[in-house]
Amino acid sequence: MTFTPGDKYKTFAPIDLPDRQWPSVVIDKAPIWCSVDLRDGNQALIEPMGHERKLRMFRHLVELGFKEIEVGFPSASQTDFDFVRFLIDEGEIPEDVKIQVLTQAREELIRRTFDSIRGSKQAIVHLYNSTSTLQRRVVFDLDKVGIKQIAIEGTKLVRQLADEMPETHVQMEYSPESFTQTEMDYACEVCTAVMNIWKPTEDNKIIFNLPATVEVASANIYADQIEWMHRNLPDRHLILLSLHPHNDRGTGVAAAEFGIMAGADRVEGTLFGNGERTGNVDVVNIAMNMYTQGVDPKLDFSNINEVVRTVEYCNQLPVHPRHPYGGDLVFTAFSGSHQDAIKKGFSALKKSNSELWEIPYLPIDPADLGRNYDAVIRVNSQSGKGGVAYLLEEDYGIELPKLLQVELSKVVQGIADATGKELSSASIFEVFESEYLNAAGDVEFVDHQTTIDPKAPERRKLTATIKHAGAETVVEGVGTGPIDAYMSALTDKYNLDLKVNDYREHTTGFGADAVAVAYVEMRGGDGEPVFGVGRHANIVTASLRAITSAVNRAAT
Ligand SMILES: CC(=O)SCCNC(=O)CCNC(=O)[C@H](O)C(C)(C)COP(=O)(O)OP(=O)(O)OC[C@H]1O[C@@H](n2cnc3c(N)ncnc32)[C@H](O)[C@@H]1OP(=O)(O)O
Ligand SMILES: CC(C)C(=O)C(=O)O
Repeated sequence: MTFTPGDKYKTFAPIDLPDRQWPSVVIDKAPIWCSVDLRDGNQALIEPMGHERKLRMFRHLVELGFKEIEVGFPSASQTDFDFVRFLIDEGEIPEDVKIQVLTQAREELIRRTFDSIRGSKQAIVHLYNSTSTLQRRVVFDLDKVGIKQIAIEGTKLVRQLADEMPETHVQMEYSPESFTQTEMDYACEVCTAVMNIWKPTEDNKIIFNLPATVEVASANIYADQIEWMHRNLPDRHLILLSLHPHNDRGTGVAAAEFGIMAGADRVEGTLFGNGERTGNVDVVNIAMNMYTQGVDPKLDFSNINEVVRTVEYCNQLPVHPRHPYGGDLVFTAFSGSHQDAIKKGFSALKKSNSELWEIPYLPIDPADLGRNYDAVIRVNSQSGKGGVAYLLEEDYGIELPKLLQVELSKVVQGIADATGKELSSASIFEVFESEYLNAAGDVEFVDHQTTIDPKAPERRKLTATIKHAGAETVVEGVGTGPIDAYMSALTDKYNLDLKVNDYREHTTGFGADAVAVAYVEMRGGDGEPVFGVGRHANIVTASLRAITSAVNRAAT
């Protein structure tokens, strides 16, 4: 007998919603964000955060712009309880920020939770109990009525304790935990029962948080479930519909985006998606996705490196180098065709007067995340001429002609292939220097003088001091200009079969630091191009050096 996965796992049944609206919705505003780093994220850490790490995370979340922060599960641990007390007693909570605390629907835990928030101006008390078919059977051994009763009893106590604490504005959040594995009509029935006890108002809406506690189906099914609840919950205007996706199938972000399209008002998640198993949904990812669509996410990730550092410190877990938006390598192209396109994209953007960000392979401007362009292009054996040229231009102001790019890139590629390593911009410049600027050969340019040829005033006479194999000698030539005259002098001396085919120059740097860079392309009898490059503060000297470089290179 052969085993098939279908013997062990069953397909998730689709939701019956033929007139679903969410696929056509465009997200045009940020949801209410709630960070659960200090609770769901924290409960998944190898070493949960202590006070110092919690405080650092809390302050950072406030700086980023979170207005709702689940600060812990105060009835679960003394650390969490004391932390909530510290925030309240030490006045750490800004006026416009609400702390949120989670509790199971159990009397002693709810009471302890209320003790933790005493004295706070406002707080969200988050009550949960699991409603899924599986948990009803396996964990609670209760039927639908029994499970609903847990929610009802819990809510009654929350209502009572909130009424006894009028100095604190208590907002209630209820999660039918494992919602996505619960029948929709039953989830709605339980939420309705909770609502009837809590009695939300326009000024104090109830939050119904609908978690994909474990992500067991594709993101479109989550959206259908959210749209179903959005349409079927009573008094929708008194409800804030909240998402709490996990990422077991790796589609937590898609699920959250579809969920917002399906009518959700609020999203709970963590920075870079830390959380149980494969994590909670990554809030940085969703927020920056919105940003790249021109929507203000109302969270500030303009210093993403700081966010990464804080998260890594607090969670004691690394952020992957390929993690969307935050990873070290996400703005780096190693491959040749990407580098070529990025380089062209930057030049086109510079030339256009458009504000619109349009660079191939870079869906977002790294500067918007506080990253510079240093890492955009890095060179290894996968790279091409565009990458090499980009680095020399960006870091050394060297604007290589196209054919020279091809030639140099072959040399660089050879080294990268042989070493199997990345080449830094400094080592590429070293290659360029030894290959062109200091090209090995018998001829060394020392100095020159030009005078007007008295017999033909439109022509230049050039006298150059060169070293041949170390010995100084003087050569003379006449031509239309210094380049022509120097070529003529060297051709006479060495009987060269070379012609200047192309010549370019540009300056790098400004003012007193300005330096000219000259490029010559020569062709010999075989028609093959040979390049030479020279650099000097004086443009004529740079050109003569470039010719010397090409002559030496042609001889090798
Ligand atoms: C999906 C989520 O992330 S939910 C949040 C999960 N987070 C955590 O659990 C972290 C913090 N939790 C803890 O430290 C502990 O679980 C505590 C302190 C809250 C409770 O500890 P304990 O009472 O020792 O035990 P435990 O959590 O195992 O309790 C399970 C019991 O509570 C019941 N229970 C579990 N969740 C709930 C709930 N939300 N509401 C009511 N009862 C619940 C279980 O059915 C079980 O009952 P039983 O003992 O009659 O079988
Ligand atoms: C408590 C609930 C919201 C939860 O963390 C989950 O279902 O993942």
